Amino acid sequence: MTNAPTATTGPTAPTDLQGAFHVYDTTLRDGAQQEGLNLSVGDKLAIARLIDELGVGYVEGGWPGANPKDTEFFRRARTELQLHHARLAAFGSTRRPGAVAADDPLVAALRDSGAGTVCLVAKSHDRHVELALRTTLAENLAMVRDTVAHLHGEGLEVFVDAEHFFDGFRRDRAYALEVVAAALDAGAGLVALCDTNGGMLPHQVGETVADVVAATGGRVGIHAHNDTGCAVANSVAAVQAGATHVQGCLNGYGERTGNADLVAVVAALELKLGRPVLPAGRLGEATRIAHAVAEVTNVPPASRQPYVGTSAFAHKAGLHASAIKVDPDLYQHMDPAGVGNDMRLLVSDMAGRASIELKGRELGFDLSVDSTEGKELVGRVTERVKVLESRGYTFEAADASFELMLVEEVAGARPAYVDVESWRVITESRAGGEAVSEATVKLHAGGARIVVTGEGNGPVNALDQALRTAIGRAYPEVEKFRLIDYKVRILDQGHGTDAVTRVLIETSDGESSWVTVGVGANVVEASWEALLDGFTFGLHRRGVLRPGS
Ligand SMILES: CC(=O)SCCNC(=O)CCNC(=O)[C@H](O)C(C)(C)COP(=O)(O)OP(=O)(O)OC[C@H]1O[C@@H](n2cnc3c(N)ncnc32)[C@H](O)[C@@H]1OP(=O)(O)O
Ligand SMILES: CC(=O)C(=O)O
Repeated sequence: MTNAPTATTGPTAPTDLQGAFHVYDTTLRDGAQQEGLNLSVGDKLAIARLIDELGVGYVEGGWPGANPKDTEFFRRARTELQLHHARLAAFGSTRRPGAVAADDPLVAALRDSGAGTVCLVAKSHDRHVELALRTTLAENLAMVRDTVAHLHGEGLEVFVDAEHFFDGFRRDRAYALEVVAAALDAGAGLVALCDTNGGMLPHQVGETVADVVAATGGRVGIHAHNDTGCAVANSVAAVQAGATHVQGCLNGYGERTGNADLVAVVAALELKLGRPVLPAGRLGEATRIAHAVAEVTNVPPASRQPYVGTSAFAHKAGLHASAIKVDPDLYQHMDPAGVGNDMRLLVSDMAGRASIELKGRELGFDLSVDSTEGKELVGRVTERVKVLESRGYTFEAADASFELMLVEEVAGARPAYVDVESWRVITESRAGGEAVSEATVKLHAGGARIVVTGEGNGPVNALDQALRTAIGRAYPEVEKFRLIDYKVRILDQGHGTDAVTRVLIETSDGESSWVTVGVGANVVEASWEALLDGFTFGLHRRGVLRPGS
């Protein structure tokens, strides 16, 4: 059965960009080989749509026939996947030794997948042929020819992933080149040279790619793993040496240490080498798409990920901030907007006055140091941050606590919606039962004295319940607030249970979230401080006024 590309699996004719250069995404195949990453069919469809938004030429959906999930993905893709930029590719291997491609069930699964493009993994390393395939070098070449020719004859676009190419090339250059030539002669549109074990360095990749291009005259691609931390550099070196097809994964997912991070490769090509490889404007969506894909995979995005990480353009050191105040380019390799990211200023004990001034501006405060008053204010905040950080507070992770402090310094008083009279928590465990905590909060708000008791599965949960109910009597807005993350860190490594603890609490109102910090020798006390600030900041941000103020 012949399956020409359908309207649901990408454009029927390659765009100019696809013809001249391919960006080929393998997140759904090699990316899914990452430890801990487990995608449902629905996840795969959602990720395919997101990657298509980036404007890549190809989305490799998986290996039909290898497992029911991937087979199902290709079945559903026929009707449920409308790709606007990319073609859908199916991955699989050459036929088994001694078989006939047309009769091989795994080849049939590729043929019948509905994808217009097939990417075949083929051995190109003599030892792998002999030890892993347990066949002869000649039979491996026949497997490549037969499988490519069969699928090409069925009207499919065929690519070949030459597995272990770089290692094989170093051992037996002639045989590795024979495999490439066999694939191209049989009708493969290109051969992607794979650094399967990820052990290569950029100069080795560059030299090999240039040699293969010169020796075969054929179209060559690159598939690089990151075991030396060089996958992106290796991919770029390959392109500079003549590769016109680059494979990689969103967020650098992949087997072991991962694949080349596709966004970093594309950014290097477009922004550093001036070579457009995606449709215009698409790279500016990269941060949003990379983060959205991470939401689906449920793998927390790495904050230090180049280009798209939340820390990629975050500045902490005072010296950096003082130069950035004059011109952001002084401490940034590019404008973050080019990849849809933002510059961020972090406030910490490494901050100088410029950091505070810029952070204040980011939060909407005019902290101009032109006047004596402004200079004094910024100096005061800088000093206070340093003193509090030396006691264990951290403001780079707790913007909301920093903003409350800033309001206090600017307006002369910290926002406060309630007057706390007292709070207490007890935790009780009865024989045979689970420990339960009970908190009592007494406070004054809206002209009334409010006393509330709350129960929870732990002291912080009980305090949260009691405080929420008590504040809620005067300010119904807090009904929407939810504690969504709670982190405790012991600060004095040398101490035991009497160590100073730092608590970070993230609160959400369903639309956005904010983080507050508390510090104390008592973990419940530190939690109380962060909890109360969480409610206070939420009300302050919503513009709620304290009655009578
Ligand atoms: C470098 C890469 O990452 S390539 C992608 C690798 N991805 C995967 O392996 C995930 C999907 N794989 C699978 O689900 C299974 O391995 C299957 C369905 C493909 C095969 O399963 P099985 O038939 O049980 O074989 P098994 O996994 O034990 O071994 C792989 C077989 O493929 C053969 N093989 C390996 N590479 C190739 C190739 N390029 N061409 C043909 N056969 C190959 C091996 O020699 C071995 O054959 P054998 O069964 O005669 O020993
Ligand atoms: C094909 C592939 O994923 C590799 O060789 O790494």
